[in-house]
Amino acid sequence: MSLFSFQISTELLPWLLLLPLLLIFFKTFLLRSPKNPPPCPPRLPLLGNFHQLGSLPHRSLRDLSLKYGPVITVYLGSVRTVVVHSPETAEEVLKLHDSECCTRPKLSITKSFFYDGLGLGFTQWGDYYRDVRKLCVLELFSVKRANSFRNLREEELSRVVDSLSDSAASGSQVDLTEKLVKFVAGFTCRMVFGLSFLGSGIDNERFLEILTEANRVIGKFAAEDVLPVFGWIIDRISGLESSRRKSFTDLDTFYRKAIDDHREKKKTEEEREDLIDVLLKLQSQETKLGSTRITDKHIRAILMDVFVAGVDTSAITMDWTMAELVRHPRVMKKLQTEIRERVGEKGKVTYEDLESLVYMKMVIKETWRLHAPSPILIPREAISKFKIKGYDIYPGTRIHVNTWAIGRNPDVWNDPDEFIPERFVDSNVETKGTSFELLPFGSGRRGCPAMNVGLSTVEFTLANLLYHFDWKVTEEVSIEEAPGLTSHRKHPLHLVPLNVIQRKF
Ligand code: HEM
Repeated sequence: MSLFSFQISTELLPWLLLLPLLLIFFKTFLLRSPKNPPPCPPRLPLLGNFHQLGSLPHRSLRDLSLKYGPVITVYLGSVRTVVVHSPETAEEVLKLHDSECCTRPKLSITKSFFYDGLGLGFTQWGDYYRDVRKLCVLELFSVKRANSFRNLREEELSRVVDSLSDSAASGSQVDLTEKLVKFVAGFTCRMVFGLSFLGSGIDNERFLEILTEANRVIGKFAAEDVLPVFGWIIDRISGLESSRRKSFTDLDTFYRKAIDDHREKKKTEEEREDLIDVLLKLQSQETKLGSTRITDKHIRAILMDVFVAGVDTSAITMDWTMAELVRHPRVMKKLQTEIRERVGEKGKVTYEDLESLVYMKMVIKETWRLHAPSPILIPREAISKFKIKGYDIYPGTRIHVNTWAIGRNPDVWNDPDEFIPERFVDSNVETKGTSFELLPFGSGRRGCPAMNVGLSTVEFTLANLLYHFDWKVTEEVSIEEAPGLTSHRKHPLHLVPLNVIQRKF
Protein backbone atom coordinates (compact mmCIF):
# COMPACT_ATOMS: atom_id res chain seq x y z
CA MET A 1 0.00 0.00 0.00
CA SER A 2 2.68 2.45 0.96
CA LEU A 3 4.78 1.53 -2.13
CA PHE A 4 1.74 2.02 -4.40
CA SER A 5 0.94 5.41 -2.99
CA PHE A 6 4.60 6.40 -3.36
CA GLN A 7 4.48 5.43 -7.07
CA ILE A 8 1.35 7.49 -7.63
CA SER A 9 2.88 10.54 -6.02
CA THR A 10 6.12 10.34 -8.06
CA GLU A 11 4.10 10.08 -11.27
CA LEU A 12 1.96 12.99 -10.22
CA LEU A 13 4.87 15.12 -9.03
CA PRO A 14 5.75 16.79 -12.37
CA TRP A 15 2.05 17.59 -12.91
CA LEU A 16 1.73 18.94 -9.42
CA LEU A 17 4.71 21.20 -10.06
CA LEU A 18 3.23 22.31 -13.39
CA LEU A 19 -0.20 22.99 -11.92
CA PRO A 20 0.49 26.56 -10.74
CA LEU A 21 1.93 27.41 -14.16
CA LEU A 22 -1.10 25.97 -15.93
CA LEU A 23 -3.42 27.88 -13.63
CA ILE A 24 -1.63 31.13 -14.39
CA PHE A 25 -1.79 30.35 -18.11
CA PHE A 26 -5.55 29.74 -18.01
CA LYS A 27 -6.20 32.76 -15.82
CA THR A 28 -4.07 35.04 -17.99
CA PHE A 29 -4.90 33.95 -21.47
CA LEU A 30 -8.31 32.34 -21.43
CA LEU A 31 -10.46 33.34 -18.52
CA ARG A 32 -9.77 37.02 -17.92
CA SER A 33 -9.29 38.34 -21.46
CA PRO A 34 -11.52 41.38 -21.84
CA LYS A 35 -13.64 41.74 -24.98
CA ASN A 36 -12.50 45.11 -26.32
CA PRO A 37 -9.12 45.77 -24.70
CA PRO A 38 -6.58 48.40 -25.76
CA PRO A 39 -4.12 46.90 -28.28
CA CYS A 40 -1.45 44.64 -26.85
CA PRO A 41 1.91 43.78 -28.46
CA PRO A 42 2.53 40.02 -28.89
CA ARG A 43 3.51 38.47 -25.56
CA LEU A 44 5.21 35.40 -24.16
CA PRO A 45 3.62 32.82 -21.85
CA LEU A 46 4.40 33.61 -18.19
CA LEU A 47 6.53 36.69 -18.92
CA GLY A 48 3.82 38.50 -20.88
CA ASN A 49 5.43 41.66 -22.31
CA PHE A 50 7.86 41.96 -19.46
CA HIS A 51 10.91 41.24 -21.65
CA GLN A 52 10.03 44.30 -23.80
CA LEU A 53 10.34 46.84 -20.99
CA GLY A 54 14.13 47.14 -20.66
CA SER A 55 15.83 49.18 -17.94
CA LEU A 56 13.97 52.44 -18.74
CA PRO A 57 10.33 51.28 -19.15
CA HIS A 58 8.95 54.80 -19.89
CA ARG A 59 11.06 54.84 -23.07
CA SER A 60 10.25 51.27 -24.18
CA LEU A 61 6.53 51.80 -23.54
CA ARG A 62 6.56 55.06 -25.52
CA ASP A 63 8.18 53.16 -28.43
CA LEU A 64 5.42 50.53 -28.24
CA SER A 65 2.76 53.26 -28.16
CA LEU A 66 4.17 54.76 -31.39
CA LYS A 67 3.24 51.47 -33.02
CA TYR A 68 0.04 50.54 -31.15
CA GLY A 69 -1.50 53.90 -30.25
CA PRO A 70 -1.77 56.12 -27.13
CA VAL A 71 -3.51 53.46 -25.00
CA ILE A 72 -1.84 50.06 -24.86
CA THR A 73 -2.20 46.90 -22.83
CA VAL A 74 0.92 45.17 -21.63
CA TYR A 75 1.04 42.05 -19.52
CA LEU A 76 3.64 42.23 -16.77
CA GLY A 77 3.88 38.53 -16.15
CA SER A 78 0.24 37.69 -15.53
CA VAL A 79 -0.80 41.22 -14.56
CA ARG A 80 -2.88 43.09 -17.10
CA THR A 81 -1.66 46.69 -17.26
CA VAL A 82 -2.91 49.60 -19.35
CA VAL A 83 -0.55 52.48 -20.12
CA VAL A 84 -1.68 55.84 -21.53
CA HIS A 85 0.59 58.16 -23.51
CA SER A 86 -1.35 61.28 -24.56
CA PRO A 87 -2.86 64.28 -22.69
CA GLU A 88 -6.37 63.25 -23.77
CA THR A 89 -6.08 59.70 -22.45
CA ALA A 90 -4.34 60.95 -19.27
CA GLU A 91 -7.30 63.26 -18.72
CA GLU A 92 -9.67 60.33 -19.12
CA VAL A 93 -7.80 58.42 -16.42
CA LEU A 94 -6.99 61.23 -13.99
CA LYS A 95 -10.12 63.39 -14.33
CA LEU A 96 -13.03 61.74 -16.12
CA HIS A 97 -12.61 58.32 -14.49
CA ASP A 98 -10.57 59.43 -11.47
CA SER A 99 -13.10 57.98 -9.02
CA GLU A 100 -13.15 54.65 -10.87
CA CYS A 101 -9.40 54.08 -10.72
CA CYS A 102 -8.10 55.98 -7.69
CA THR A 103 -7.01 52.95 -5.70
CA ARG A 104 -3.49 51.49 -5.72
CA PRO A 105 -2.74 47.86 -6.52
CA LYS A 106 -1.63 45.72 -3.59
CA LEU A 107 2.12 45.70 -4.27
CA SER A 108 4.67 43.76 -2.28
CA ILE A 109 6.38 47.06 -1.35
CA THR A 110 3.15 48.28 0.31
CA LYS A 111 3.39 45.46 2.79
CA SER A 112 7.14 45.35 3.33
CA PHE A 113 7.96 49.06 3.26
CA PHE A 114 4.85 51.20 3.63
CA TYR A 115 3.43 49.72 6.84
CA ASP A 116 0.90 47.59 4.97
CA GLY A 117 -0.90 50.65 3.59
CA LEU A 118 -1.02 52.90 6.67
CA GLY A 119 0.57 55.85 4.85
CA LEU A 120 -0.62 57.62 1.72
CA GLY A 121 1.23 56.91 -1.52
CA PHE A 122 0.71 53.14 -1.70
CA THR A 123 -2.50 52.94 0.30
CA GLN A 124 -5.70 51.56 -1.17
CA TRP A 125 -8.71 53.82 -1.66
CA GLY A 126 -11.29 53.86 1.16
CA ASP A 127 -12.33 55.69 4.33
CA TYR A 128 -8.91 55.20 5.91
CA TYR A 129 -7.10 56.66 2.90
CA ARG A 130 -9.47 59.65 2.73
CA ASP A 131 -8.81 60.45 6.40
CA VAL A 132 -5.00 60.22 6.13
CA ARG A 133 -5.03 62.35 3.00
CA LYS A 134 -7.22 64.97 4.68
CA LEU A 135 -4.95 65.01 7.72
CA CYS A 136 -1.83 65.44 5.56
CA VAL A 137 -3.33 68.14 3.34
CA LEU A 138 -4.79 70.17 6.21
CA GLU A 139 -2.21 69.66 8.94
CA LEU A 140 1.15 68.85 7.31
CA PHE A 141 1.27 70.28 3.79
CA SER A 142 -1.08 73.29 3.90
CA VAL A 143 0.13 76.62 2.48
CA LYS A 144 0.22 77.98 6.06
CA ARG A 145 2.39 75.07 7.24
CA ALA A 146 4.62 75.31 4.14
CA ASN A 147 5.13 79.03 4.90
CA SER A 148 6.03 78.23 8.50
CA PHE A 149 9.00 76.23 7.21
CA ARG A 150 10.39 79.03 5.05
CA ASN A 151 13.00 80.14 7.59
CA LEU A 152 14.22 76.56 8.04
CA ARG A 153 14.79 76.26 4.31
CA GLU A 154 16.58 79.60 4.27
CA GLU A 155 18.87 78.56 7.13
CA GLU A 156 19.74 75.26 5.46
CA LEU A 157 20.34 77.02 2.14
CA SER A 158 22.65 79.60 3.72
CA ARG A 159 24.95 76.71 4.68
CA VAL A 160 25.01 75.47 1.10
CA VAL A 161 25.75 78.97 -0.23
CA ASP A 162 28.60 79.38 2.28
CA SER A 163 30.13 76.05 1.36
CA LEU A 164 29.84 76.88 -2.35
CA SER A 165 31.50 80.26 -1.67
CA ASP A 166 34.43 78.41 -0.09
CA SER A 167 34.70 76.20 -3.18
CA ALA A 168 34.49 79.31 -5.36
CA ALA A 169 37.30 80.96 -3.40
CA SER A 170 39.55 77.95 -3.89
CA GLY A 171 38.39 77.38 -7.48
CA SER A 172 37.41 73.79 -6.70
CA GLN A 173 34.83 71.65 -8.37
CA VAL A 174 31.73 70.50 -6.43
CA ASP A 175 29.43 67.53 -6.79
CA LEU A 176 26.24 69.56 -7.14
CA THR A 177 24.03 66.45 -7.38
CA GLU A 178 25.17 65.36 -3.91
CA LYS A 179 24.90 68.87 -2.45
CA LEU A 180 21.31 69.21 -3.65
CA VAL A 181 20.14 65.89 -2.24
CA LYS A 182 21.90 66.59 1.08
CA PHE A 183 20.29 70.00 1.24
CA VAL A 184 16.75 68.72 0.61
CA ALA A 185 17.24 65.81 3.03
CA GLY A 186 18.63 68.21 5.67
CA PHE A 187 15.69 70.58 5.26
CA THR A 188 13.17 67.71 5.34
CA CYS A 189 14.80 66.28 8.49
CA ARG A 190 14.45 69.63 10.22
CA MET A 191 10.85 70.00 9.04
CA VAL A 192 10.00 66.54 10.39
CA PHE A 193 12.35 66.00 13.36
CA GLY A 194 13.05 69.61 14.38
CA LEU A 195 16.38 70.95 15.53
CA SER A 196 16.44 69.44 19.01
CA PHE A 197 16.33 65.91 17.71
CA LEU A 198 19.04 66.61 15.17
CA GLY A 199 21.11 68.15 17.91
CA SER A 200 20.61 65.15 20.16
CA GLY A 201 22.49 62.49 18.36
CA ILE A 202 20.91 61.79 14.98
CA ASP A 203 23.63 61.29 12.46
CA ASN A 204 22.65 63.31 9.38
CA GLU A 205 25.09 61.53 7.09
CA ARG A 206 23.89 58.12 8.22
CA PHE A 207 20.25 59.12 7.76
CA LEU A 208 20.96 60.28 4.21
CA GLU A 209 22.80 57.02 3.52
CA ILE A 210 19.84 54.89 4.58
CA LEU A 211 17.39 57.12 2.75
CA THR A 212 19.41 56.82 -0.47
CA GLU A 213 19.52 53.06 -0.02
CA ALA A 214 15.73 53.03 0.57
CA ASN A 215 15.09 54.88 -2.69
CA ARG A 216 17.34 52.42 -4.50
CA VAL A 217 15.59 49.40 -3.02
CA ILE A 218 12.07 50.79 -3.61
CA GLY A 219 12.92 51.44 -7.27
CA LYS A 220 13.80 47.77 -7.81
CA PHE A 221 11.31 45.61 -9.59
CA ALA A 222 9.79 42.77 -7.49
CA ALA A 223 9.01 39.46 -9.19
CA GLU A 224 6.19 38.91 -6.65
CA ASP A 225 4.23 41.77 -8.25
CA VAL A 226 4.08 40.13 -11.67
CA LEU A 227 4.26 36.43 -10.85
CA PRO A 228 1.88 36.17 -7.92
CA VAL A 229 2.26 32.44 -7.28
CA PHE A 230 6.02 31.98 -7.10
CA GLY A 231 7.54 35.44 -7.69
CA TRP A 232 8.28 35.72 -3.97
CA ILE A 233 10.75 32.83 -4.29
CA ILE A 234 12.67 34.77 -6.94
CA ASP A 235 12.73 37.84 -4.66
CA ARG A 236 14.14 35.73 -1.85
CA ILE A 237 16.84 34.21 -4.04
CA SER A 238 17.78 37.56 -5.62
CA GLY A 239 18.20 39.13 -2.17
CA LEU A 240 15.55 41.81 -2.85
CA GLU A 241 13.40 40.69 0.04
CA SER A 242 16.23 40.87 2.58
CA SER A 243 17.56 44.22 1.31
CA ARG A 244 14.04 45.67 1.57
CA ARG A 245 13.70 44.31 5.09
CA LYS A 246 17.04 45.78 6.17
CA SER A 247 16.37 49.15 4.60
CA PHE A 248 12.91 49.34 6.15
CA THR A 249 14.24 48.42 9.61
CA ASP A 250 16.96 51.07 9.40
CA LEU A 251 14.45 53.83 8.64
CA ASP A 252 11.86 52.53 11.07
CA THR A 253 14.45 52.61 13.87
CA PHE A 254 15.13 56.28 13.17
CA TYR A 255 11.44 57.14 13.27
CA ARG A 256 10.94 55.25 16.54
CA LYS A 257 13.82 57.09 18.17
CA ALA A 258 12.57 60.44 16.88
CA ILE A 259 9.05 59.85 18.22
CA ASP A 260 10.33 58.68 21.64
CA ASP A 261 12.65 61.65 21.79
CA HIS A 262 9.80 64.07 21.08
CA ARG A 263 7.75 62.53 23.89
CA GLU A 264 10.57 62.80 26.38
CA LYS A 265 11.77 66.32 25.65
CA LYS A 266 9.83 69.47 26.29
CA LYS A 267 10.29 72.11 23.60
CA THR A 268 11.53 75.60 24.47
CA GLU A 269 9.43 78.63 23.49
CA GLU A 270 11.65 79.52 20.53
CA GLU A 271 11.65 76.02 19.05
CA ARG A 272 9.34 75.67 16.07
CA GLU A 273 6.64 73.02 15.91
CA ASP A 274 7.85 70.21 13.65
CA LEU A 275 5.78 67.55 11.87
CA ILE A 276 6.23 64.97 14.64
CA ASP A 277 4.93 67.52 17.17
CA VAL A 278 1.86 68.05 14.99
CA LEU A 279 1.20 64.32 14.67
CA LEU A 280 1.70 63.69 18.40
CA LYS A 281 -0.70 66.52 19.20
CA LEU A 282 -3.33 64.93 16.95
CA GLN A 283 -2.66 61.60 18.66
CA SER A 284 -3.21 63.14 22.09
CA GLN A 285 -6.47 64.69 20.84
CA GLU A 286 -7.58 61.15 19.98
CA THR A 287 -8.01 62.01 16.28
CA LYS A 288 -9.27 59.06 14.27
CA LEU A 289 -8.08 57.68 10.94
CA GLY A 290 -10.83 55.46 9.55
CA SER A 291 -12.12 53.68 12.62
CA THR A 292 -8.89 53.73 14.64
CA ARG A 293 -7.07 56.30 16.74
CA ILE A 294 -3.66 57.48 15.57
CA THR A 295 -0.96 55.16 16.86
CA ASP A 296 2.82 55.48 16.61
CA LYS A 297 2.72 53.08 13.68
CA HIS A 298 0.44 55.47 11.75
CA ILE A 299 2.88 58.29 12.48
CA ARG A 300 5.85 56.24 11.27
CA ALA A 301 3.95 55.33 8.09
CA ILE A 302 3.27 59.01 7.34
CA LEU A 303 6.93 59.90 7.99
CA MET A 304 7.98 57.20 5.51
CA ASP A 305 5.85 58.84 2.83
CA VAL A 306 7.25 62.28 3.54
CA PHE A 307 10.85 61.13 3.19
CA VAL A 308 10.40 58.74 0.27
CA ALA A 309 8.11 61.03 -1.76
CA GLY A 310 9.54 64.40 -0.78
CA VAL A 311 13.33 64.34 -0.91
CA ASP A 312 14.20 62.70 -4.20
CA THR A 313 11.58 64.47 -6.32
CA SER A 314 12.68 67.98 -5.31
CA ALA A 315 16.42 67.20 -5.52
CA ILE A 316 16.27 65.62 -8.98
CA THR A 317 14.17 68.48 -10.35
CA MET A 318 16.94 70.91 -9.37
CA ASP A 319 19.68 68.59 -10.60
CA TRP A 320 18.08 68.27 -14.07
CA THR A 321 17.44 72.02 -14.23
CA MET A 322 21.08 72.86 -13.46
CA ALA A 323 22.28 70.23 -15.96
CA GLU A 324 20.08 71.66 -18.72
CA LEU A 325 21.10 75.22 -17.87
CA VAL A 326 24.83 74.56 -18.15
CA ARG A 327 24.18 72.75 -21.43
CA HIS A 328 22.26 75.80 -22.70
CA PRO A 329 24.35 78.90 -21.87
CA ARG A 330 21.87 81.20 -23.65
CA VAL A 331 19.07 80.12 -21.31
CA MET A 332 21.38 80.28 -18.27
CA LYS A 333 22.41 83.86 -19.09
CA LYS A 334 18.84 84.99 -19.73
CA LEU A 335 17.65 83.45 -16.46
CA GLN A 336 20.51 84.88 -14.39
CA THR A 337 19.86 88.30 -15.90
CA GLU A 338 16.20 88.05 -14.92
CA ILE A 339 17.04 87.05 -11.35
CA ARG A 340 19.84 89.57 -10.84
CA GLU A 341 17.88 92.46 -12.34
CA ARG A 342 14.85 91.74 -10.15
CA VAL A 343 16.77 91.19 -6.94
CA GLY A 344 19.48 93.81 -7.40
CA GLU A 345 22.11 94.19 -4.67
CA LYS A 346 19.88 92.82 -1.86
CA GLY A 347 22.25 89.92 -1.29
CA LYS A 348 19.54 87.23 -1.33
CA VAL A 349 16.49 86.16 -3.28
CA THR A 350 13.46 86.27 -1.01
CA TYR A 351 10.24 84.27 -1.30
CA GLU A 352 8.47 87.50 -2.32
CA ASP A 353 10.80 87.79 -5.35
CA LEU A 354 9.82 84.38 -6.70
CA GLU A 355 6.45 85.44 -8.10
CA SER A 356 8.09 87.90 -10.49
CA LEU A 357 10.65 85.42 -11.86
CA VAL A 358 8.56 84.55 -14.88
CA TYR A 359 11.33 83.10 -17.02
CA MET A 360 12.49 80.86 -14.16
CA LYS A 361 9.03 79.31 -13.99
CA MET A 362 9.26 78.57 -17.72
CA VAL A 363 12.70 76.97 -17.26
CA ILE A 364 11.37 74.70 -14.50
CA LYS A 365 8.35 73.73 -16.61
CA GLU A 366 10.60 72.91 -19.53
CA THR A 367 12.78 70.75 -17.26
CA TRP A 368 9.69 68.88 -16.01
CA ARG A 369 8.43 68.44 -19.57
CA LEU A 370 11.65 66.72 -20.64
CA HIS A 371 12.53 65.04 -17.36
CA ALA A 372 9.36 64.18 -15.46
CA PRO A 373 10.55 63.32 -11.89
CA SER A 374 8.08 60.43 -11.84
CA PRO A 375 8.26 59.35 -15.52
CA ILE A 376 5.46 56.85 -14.98
CA LEU A 377 3.01 57.84 -12.24
CA ILE A 378 2.54 55.47 -9.29
CA PRO A 379 0.18 52.74 -10.58
CA ARG A 380 -3.55 53.02 -10.11
CA GLU A 381 -6.00 50.13 -10.29
CA ALA A 382 -9.47 50.09 -11.88
CA ILE A 383 -12.22 49.68 -9.28
CA SER A 384 -15.08 49.32 -11.77
CA LYS A 385 -15.47 48.86 -15.53
CA PHE A 386 -15.08 51.97 -17.71
CA LYS A 387 -13.72 52.97 -21.12
CA ILE A 388 -10.62 54.84 -22.24
CA LYS A 389 -10.72 56.04 -25.86
CA GLY A 390 -13.51 53.51 -26.45
CA TYR A 391 -11.53 50.54 -25.08
CA ASP A 392 -12.89 48.52 -22.17
CA ILE A 393 -10.98 48.71 -18.90
CA TYR A 394 -11.96 45.98 -16.47
CA PRO A 395 -11.83 46.07 -12.65
CA GLY A 396 -8.47 44.94 -11.34
CA THR A 397 -6.52 46.32 -14.33
CA ARG A 398 -3.41 48.26 -13.37
CA ILE A 399 -3.22 51.69 -14.97
CA HIS A 400 -0.11 53.75 -15.64
CA VAL A 401 0.22 57.29 -17.00
CA ASN A 402 3.46 57.74 -18.93
CA THR A 403 4.15 61.42 -18.15
CA TRP A 404 7.60 61.23 -19.74
CA ALA A 405 6.06 60.19 -23.08
CA ILE A 406 3.39 62.92 -22.86
CA GLY A 407 6.13 65.51 -22.32
CA ARG A 408 7.82 64.42 -25.56
CA ASN A 409 4.71 63.75 -27.61
CA PRO A 410 5.28 65.39 -31.06
CA ASP A 411 1.51 65.87 -31.50
CA VAL A 412 1.57 68.18 -28.49
CA TRP A 413 4.99 69.87 -28.57
CA ASN A 414 7.07 71.34 -31.41
CA ASP A 415 10.69 70.10 -31.39
CA PRO A 416 9.80 67.89 -28.42
CA ASP A 417 13.37 66.82 -27.62
CA GLU A 418 14.77 70.38 -27.53
CA PHE A 419 15.14 72.45 -24.34
CA ILE A 420 13.29 75.68 -25.21
CA PRO A 421 11.67 77.38 -22.17
CA GLU A 422 10.24 80.13 -24.44
CA ARG A 423 7.62 77.64 -25.65
CA PHE A 424 5.71 78.58 -22.47
CA VAL A 425 5.48 82.30 -23.35
CA ASP A 426 1.75 83.09 -23.74
CA SER A 427 0.90 79.48 -22.90
CA ASN A 428 -1.65 78.61 -20.24
CA VAL A 429 -0.06 75.23 -19.48
CA GLU A 430 0.50 75.00 -15.72
CA THR A 431 1.97 72.35 -13.45
CA LYS A 432 -0.60 71.80 -10.72
CA GLY A 433 -2.56 69.03 -12.38
CA THR A 434 -5.10 70.76 -14.60
CA SER A 435 -2.97 70.75 -17.80
CA PHE A 436 -2.75 67.14 -18.87
CA GLU A 437 0.16 67.79 -21.22
CA LEU A 438 2.43 68.52 -18.22
CA LEU A 439 1.97 66.46 -15.06
CA PRO A 440 5.02 66.74 -12.76
CA PHE A 441 2.79 66.32 -9.69
CA GLY A 442 0.25 63.91 -11.21
CA SER A 443 -3.40 64.92 -10.91
CA GLY A 444 -6.75 64.05 -9.39
CA ARG A 445 -7.44 62.24 -6.14
CA ARG A 446 -3.92 60.73 -6.03
CA GLY A 447 -2.03 63.84 -7.17
CA CYS A 448 0.86 65.10 -5.02
CA PRO A 449 -0.57 66.56 -1.80
CA ALA A 450 2.59 68.57 -1.06
CA MET A 451 3.20 70.48 -4.25
CA ASN A 452 3.39 73.79 -2.35
CA VAL A 453 6.30 72.49 -0.31
CA GLY A 454 8.05 70.97 -3.36
CA LEU A 455 7.59 74.01 -5.58
CA SER A 456 8.81 76.40 -2.87
CA THR A 457 11.96 74.35 -2.34
CA VAL A 458 12.74 74.13 -6.04
CA GLU A 459 12.11 77.80 -6.89
CA PHE A 460 13.75 79.29 -3.80
CA THR A 461 16.87 77.14 -4.05
CA LEU A 462 17.44 77.47 -7.78
CA ALA A 463 16.89 81.23 -7.73
CA ASN A 464 19.50 81.65 -4.97
CA LEU A 465 22.07 79.33 -6.56
CA LEU A 466 21.77 81.23 -9.85
CA TYR A 467 21.79 84.65 -8.20
CA HIS A 468 24.95 84.12 -6.14
CA PHE A 469 27.05 82.06 -8.53
CA ASP A 470 28.07 81.62 -12.14
CA TRP A 471 28.77 78.00 -13.01
CA LYS A 472 31.76 76.70 -14.95
CA VAL A 473 31.64 73.35 -16.73
CA THR A 474 34.83 71.29 -16.70
CA GLU A 475 33.56 68.02 -18.18
CA GLU A 476 30.82 66.98 -20.55
CA VAL A 477 27.40 67.10 -18.85
CA SER A 478 25.51 63.94 -19.63
CA ILE A 479 21.71 63.72 -19.64
CA GLU A 480 21.71 59.93 -19.51
CA GLU A 481 19.05 58.59 -17.12
CA ALA A 482 19.53 55.97 -14.42
CA PRO A 483 16.87 53.26 -13.94
CA GLY A 484 14.51 53.64 -10.96
CA LEU A 485 11.12 54.80 -9.75
CA THR A 486 12.16 58.44 -10.11
CA SER A 487 14.15 59.78 -13.01
CA HIS A 488 17.72 60.43 -11.84
CA ARG A 489 20.59 61.52 -14.04
CA LYS A 490 23.05 58.68 -14.33
CA HIS A 491 26.21 60.68 -13.59
CA PRO A 492 26.74 63.30 -10.87
CA LEU A 493 26.86 66.93 -11.92
CA HIS A 494 30.37 68.30 -11.35
CA LEU A 495 30.62 72.08 -11.66
CA VAL A 496 32.89 74.88 -10.45
CA PRO A 497 30.98 77.74 -8.77
CA LEU A 498 32.24 81.27 -9.42
CA ASN A 499 31.32 83.77 -6.74
CA VAL A 500 29.42 86.73 -8.10
CA ILE A 501 27.18 88.17 -5.38
CA GLN A 502 27.95 87.72 -1.67
CA ARG A 503 25.30 86.31 0.63
CA LYS A 504 23.49 88.74 2.96
CA PHE A 505 21.22 86.37 4.89
C1 HEM B 1 9.16 68.98 -6.73
C2 HEM B 1 8.78 68.14 -5.82
C3 HEM B 1 7.76 67.06 -5.98
C4 HEM B 1 7.31 66.43 -7.11
C5 HEM B 1 7.74 66.67 -8.54
C6 HEM B 1 6.33 65.44 -6.69
C7 HEM B 1 5.65 64.58 -7.54
C8 HEM B 1 4.72 63.65 -7.14
C9 HEM B 1 4.04 62.74 -8.04
C10 HEM B 1 4.24 62.68 -9.54
C11 HEM B 1 3.21 61.97 -7.29
C12 HEM B 1 2.29 60.85 -7.80
C13 HEM B 1 1.00 61.42 -8.25
C14 HEM B 1 0.08 60.42 -8.91
O1 HEM B 1 0.26 59.21 -8.75
O2 HEM B 1 -0.86 60.90 -9.60
C15 HEM B 1 3.36 62.38 -5.92
C16 HEM B 1 2.68 61.82 -4.87
C17 HEM B 1 2.95 62.12 -3.56
N1 HEM B 1 3.82 63.10 -3.09
FE1 HEM B 1 4.87 64.40 -4.21
N2 HEM B 1 6.20 65.49 -5.33
C18 HEM B 1 7.06 66.46 -4.85
C19 HEM B 1 7.24 66.84 -3.54
C20 HEM B 1 6.66 66.21 -2.48
C21 HEM B 1 6.92 66.53 -1.10
C22 HEM B 1 7.89 67.63 -0.64
C23 HEM B 1 6.19 65.67 -0.35
C24 HEM B 1 6.09 65.55 1.16
C25 HEM B 1 6.66 66.35 2.01
C26 HEM B 1 5.43 64.81 -1.26
C27 HEM B 1 4.56 63.83 -0.86
C28 HEM B 1 3.81 63.05 -1.74
C29 HEM B 1 2.90 61.99 -1.30
C30 HEM B 1 2.60 61.61 0.15
C31 HEM B 1 2.36 61.42 -2.45
C32 HEM B 1 1.33 60.28 -2.54
C33 HEM B 1 -0.07 60.81 -2.78
C34 HEM B 1 -1.17 59.76 -2.84
O3 HEM B 1 -1.00 58.68 -3.39
O4 HEM B 1 -2.23 60.06 -2.31
N3 HEM B 1 5.74 65.17 -2.54
N4 HEM B 1 4.28 63.41 -5.85
